[in-house]
Amino acid sequence: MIEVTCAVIEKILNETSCFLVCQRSENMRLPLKWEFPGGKLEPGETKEDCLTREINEELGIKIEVNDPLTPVTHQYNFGKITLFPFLCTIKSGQIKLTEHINYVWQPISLLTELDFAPADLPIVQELKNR
Ligand SMILES: Nc1nc2c([nH]c(=O)n2[C@H]2C[C@H](O)[C@@H](COP(=O)(O)OP(=O)(O)OP(=O)(O)O)O2)c(=O)[nH]1
Repeated sequence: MIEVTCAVIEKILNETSCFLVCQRSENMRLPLKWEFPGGKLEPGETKEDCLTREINEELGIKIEVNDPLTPVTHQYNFGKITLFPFLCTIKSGQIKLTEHINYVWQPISLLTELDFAPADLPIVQELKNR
C-alpha cells in the first residue's frame, strides 16, 4: 500500500472559491492527468510534514495545512494507493513548477471539467458537496 498526501489549496478569486490543481507530465505515471499536488509519505514523517515538504519541492511555496478531507483508497494497475487530502492555504511564495507541466486555479463549479487521476474523483465530489 502506497500512502500519498495531497494538498487541496484554496483561494478566493472574484468571490469564488478556487482550488489549485496541477497537471502531471507525459513521463510521469498517470501522464497528463490533473491532480492535487503532493506525494508519497516517507518513513517517520507525519502527513503534515510530508505535505509541507512535497509542496515546497514541487511548487516552491510554503503552505499551512488545515483540516483533513476523507482519505481515498484506489487500486491502480501499478499498486494500491491511499490518498490523504488536506485543505491548505498558501503562507508565502510564488508558484514555480518543478515537476508538473501546468497548473490552474479552478473554480469549484468547473472542477469536474478536468481529467483528474481516478483516485482524485471522490475528493472532487466531496468538495462539490461541501
Ligand atoms: N501527488 C498526488 N499523487 C496522486 C494523486 N492522485 C493519484 O492517483 N496520485 C498517485 C500518482 C502517483 O502514483 C502517486 C504519487 O506519487 P508521486 O507523485 O510522489 O510519485 P510519482 O508517481 O511521480 O513517482 P514514482 O511513482 O515513479 O516514484 O499517487 C494526487 O492527487 N496527488
